[in-house]
Amino acid sequence: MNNLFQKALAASTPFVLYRKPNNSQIVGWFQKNKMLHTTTKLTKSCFVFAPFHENEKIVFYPEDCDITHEFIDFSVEFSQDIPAQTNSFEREKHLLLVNKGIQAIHDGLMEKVVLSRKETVTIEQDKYPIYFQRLIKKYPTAFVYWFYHPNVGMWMGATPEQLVKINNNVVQTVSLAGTINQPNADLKNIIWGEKEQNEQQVVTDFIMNALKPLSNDLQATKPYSYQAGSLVHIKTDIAAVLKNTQDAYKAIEALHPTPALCGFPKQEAQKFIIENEGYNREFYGGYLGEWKFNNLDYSTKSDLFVNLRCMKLDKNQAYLFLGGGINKDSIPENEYEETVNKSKTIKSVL
Ligand SMILES: C=C(O[C@@H]1C=C(C(=O)O)C=C[C@H]1O)C(=O)O
Repeated sequence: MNNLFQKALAASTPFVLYRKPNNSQIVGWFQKNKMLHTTTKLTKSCFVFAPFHENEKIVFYPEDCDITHEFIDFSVEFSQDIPAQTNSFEREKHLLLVNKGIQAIHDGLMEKVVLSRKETVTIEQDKYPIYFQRLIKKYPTAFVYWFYHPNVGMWMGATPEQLVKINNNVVQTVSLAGTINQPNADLKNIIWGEKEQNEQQVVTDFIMNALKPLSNDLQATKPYSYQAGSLVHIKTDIAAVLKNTQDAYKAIEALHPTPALCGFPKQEAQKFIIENEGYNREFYGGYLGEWKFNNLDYSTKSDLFVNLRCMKLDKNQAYLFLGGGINKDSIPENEYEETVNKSKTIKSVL
């Protein structure tokens, strides 16, 4: 087993381990004490763990952590896939929520809202490192992480969604939305329905408008199909050259949370989520990763991801966070099914 896993297992102090997409190294940040660092605005370089709601504090690990890199050097066994089970109570609850969302859209309150549910699964506490290793092996193109802070809890996930990659004055981001369940899909030949195309276009439009005031050079690719585990999403790559490198954080404030996780218009969707989901998303739908900012020369080089396909771990229980975009054409049963399919990303490693 890699030394980093041993170190993480022995740690009672805050740590994060992560493997970036298509990378053969695991990075570990180990805080030297149990302090909880929080902020409302990212100024100094750090590892950031930000919540979904903008009014909640952003957690970060400062740069004076013990930071280690290690090549991936392990093999791991997979257990047999357990078929995803339908819990009829959970299903009914989600159908009611989605119906309410569709009604609010028909009433003209908003155009899109991302509605989610939290599912509890029984796990084995001594297998945390194995779950993490399986995520690493199973999702080579995802950002895979294992985060622990005594005041925040333990989180793990494999996200396919970049929030931003920033290199000095260039901000790269993606519009990722629309989901079908199709393992090993023939990506070139997928024909997307109008519902999925529309929900992804809302995200693209929002991102373009959010970045416009900060950039004179803003470009987007055509939407294309993107495989994430057994799911396929619609994706558009977007790049903006900032007028001012110092605006890097403004770009994040303008983007987060995008309609891929929240909805459109943002305020209305967020209010609907708070009032109707019936639980606090905490860090699900937030973002995490390396924030590098040097305010002496205003250079930035950041790599942040949206926190989804994730779980919160508490002893022998895992809480899975599962959401999907709702618009006027949504069919509640299909939306529930989509959350079941999304649960397989994590369940297949448990
Ligand atoms: C909300 C989630 O995923 C997001 C929502 C998607 C959708 O609505 O189709 C697709 C990708 C993600 O941007 C999730 O996985 O929980």
